[in-house]
Amino acid sequence: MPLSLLNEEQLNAATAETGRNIVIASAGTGKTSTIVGRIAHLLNSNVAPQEILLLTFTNKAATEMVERLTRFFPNEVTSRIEAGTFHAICYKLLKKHNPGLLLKQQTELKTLFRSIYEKREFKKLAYKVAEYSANYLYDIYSFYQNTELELGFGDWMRDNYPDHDFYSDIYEDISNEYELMKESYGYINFNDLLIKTRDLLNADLFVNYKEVLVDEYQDTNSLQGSLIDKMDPSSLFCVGDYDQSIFAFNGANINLIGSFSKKFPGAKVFSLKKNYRSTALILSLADRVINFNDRIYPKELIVVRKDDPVSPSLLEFNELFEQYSKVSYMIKGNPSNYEDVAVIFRNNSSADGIEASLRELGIPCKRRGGKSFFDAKEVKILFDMYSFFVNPKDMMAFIHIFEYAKGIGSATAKDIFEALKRLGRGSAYQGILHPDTSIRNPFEKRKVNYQLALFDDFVHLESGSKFSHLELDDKIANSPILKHPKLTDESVRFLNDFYLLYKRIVRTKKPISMVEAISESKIYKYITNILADQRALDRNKKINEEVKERAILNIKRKVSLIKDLTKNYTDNQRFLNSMILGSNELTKGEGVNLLTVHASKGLEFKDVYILDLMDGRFPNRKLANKGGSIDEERRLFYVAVTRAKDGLWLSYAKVDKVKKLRFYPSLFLYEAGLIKNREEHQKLLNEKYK
Ligand SMILES: Nc1ncnc2c1ncn2[C@@H]1O[C@H](COP(=O)(O)OP(=O)(O)OP(=O)(O)O)[C@@H](O)[C@H]1O
Repeated sequence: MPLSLLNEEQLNAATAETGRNIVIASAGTGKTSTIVGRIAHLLNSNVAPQEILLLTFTNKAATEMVERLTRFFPNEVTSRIEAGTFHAICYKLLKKHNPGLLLKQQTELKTLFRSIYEKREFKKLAYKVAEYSANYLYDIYSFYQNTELELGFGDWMRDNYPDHDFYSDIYEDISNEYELMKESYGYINFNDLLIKTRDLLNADLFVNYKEVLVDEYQDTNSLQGSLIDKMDPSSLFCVGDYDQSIFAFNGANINLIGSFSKKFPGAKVFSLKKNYRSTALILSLADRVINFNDRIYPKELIVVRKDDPVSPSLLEFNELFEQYSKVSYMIKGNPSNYEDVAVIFRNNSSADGIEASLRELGIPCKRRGGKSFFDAKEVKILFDMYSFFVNPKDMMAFIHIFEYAKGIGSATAKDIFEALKRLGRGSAYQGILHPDTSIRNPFEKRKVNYQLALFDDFVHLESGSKFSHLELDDKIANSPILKHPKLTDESVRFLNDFYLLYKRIVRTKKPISMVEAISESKIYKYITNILADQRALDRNKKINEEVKERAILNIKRKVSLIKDLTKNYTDNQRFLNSMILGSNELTKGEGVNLLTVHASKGLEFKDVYILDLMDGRFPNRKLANKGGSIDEERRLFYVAVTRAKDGLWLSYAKVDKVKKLRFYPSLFLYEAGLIKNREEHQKLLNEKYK
């Protein structure tokens, strides 16, 4: 039984009476085992598996916990436990109500937001303060959705960004139009999943969980917190460590864990103190640093390991790239398996340098939490095409694809999509394959509202016959869509190729055949050729053929990985959704683990190297001053350090020769006692993070 593996404090928590329970667990104290034990206890107490909801930070964590239970309970039982991230669970609930929903990544819908934003001509308003960019405004809007439960966006902007008061109505109007547009196309992003589930829970959705378990409770945001409130389970079991709360930029609200007992008087608070993971010297270093933060609950850490520890070491280098190179040599000489070694950094910008150095020495490595596989343009565009062919309502995917047609930006791509819908009497699918040629002008006239920065912008029709010299399929050659003035020979050829692929794919059903058809199509090759050209440009803006060949090979490798990923799927929609919900959890390759601190959460490694511990970089001063905090940066440091079991190396460099920058050691190296200079430490504390 999983319960018999627990120590006393873990067992006490796992067998707590139902009600409101919170487990405050220090790093490495066995949160996972405790949660698994708790579920076993519930099942043993005759709680039905479908009455248990386990909310985790990654889908992988949920799968692992349920898998551990399958060693002790039959599959029919464990498969009925509801387990996954907030997003995955909400998606499942929502889908039952509205099967037509189209799930999109948060960043994906940025393009839609941008296309609405770009219709506004802020410059014509000539206001003294420059407007926020579309991307920045979208990020602010996402943050607002995660954190604000009462105010409308305009009022919230007025409160939080008074300098931009002049634009508040426009910003709100953009967000309203964006919401309407999403609604009409059935799009939902990650934030909407939670908001819509909460709204449904308010109205007609009823869930009846006997116990909701929340892992990594410290990184729950207000919106997620309100969702749990709405579920109102008879029992709640939250597990977390406030010292590991590192997602404030995403709206994580550390007060949720801090105020649990206040919110639920009579709640039981358990604490897990025995650390099984790390050596005494690693833990005391972590402890020394985190003690500079205010303590929310009293916490104590007991070291279980009694083996002879190796002292964590400070690595000092003169130059940034010398650091990457020498650390790579150290890893080469380290007897541990590469899989057991992690290199952790605060900022993505560190990843390229260390990856290049490791590869130079022939050391295999894999990246997670950095620039994700799914962010690669060739992967994105493949999935955009896939999405569009499965859901022709998917305007966003269409816009992304047509942004590759020369001379077409997101606003024109949207015009074309909407025109295609008109030509197909409401269906873009019909509009492409069988356009209604009796419609002379399929393009929309735009509204004008000067106060909201919307100015006159009509489409003046041109004759489609100017493309008669191109070899086009009849359906395209006769389509009124060709009257759009922004179309050129090249973009019309693009449209034609798109049409040809679409015509072919209509008969395709399985994920693997979809990926094959797309990746072998003329249009995909055209797009990836553009990408390879961009990657192969040298300083003189000439294409280096050798680099281009490598870039094409890289693209082909990614395509074959996508083909591999289709293996377990027969249904297109299911495949697409699982790619979206689990996209940031995918790690490719093998070897040394290269991770941002955020991506290292919950993991453990035999040996850990933390790089670029320079003041400004880690702590990231820019982010700390811009909405973050030095306490959050310190928690990030604590998370990074406590990933290590046996060996820990903390490294910094003094200059960046290329960028001509001089660096100073991180504040945390002083706090860890690795650099002893009380005055310098005080200076860093006082001057830079007031
Ligand atoms: N009762 C126990 N006896 C022996 N080993 C244990 C026990 N509980 C946990 N462990 C081991 O301790 C290590 C840490 O456990 P786990 O990963 O669950 O910690 P955690 O609390 O989730 O850590 P973190 O919050 O730092 O990610 C694991 O290697 C686990 O196998």
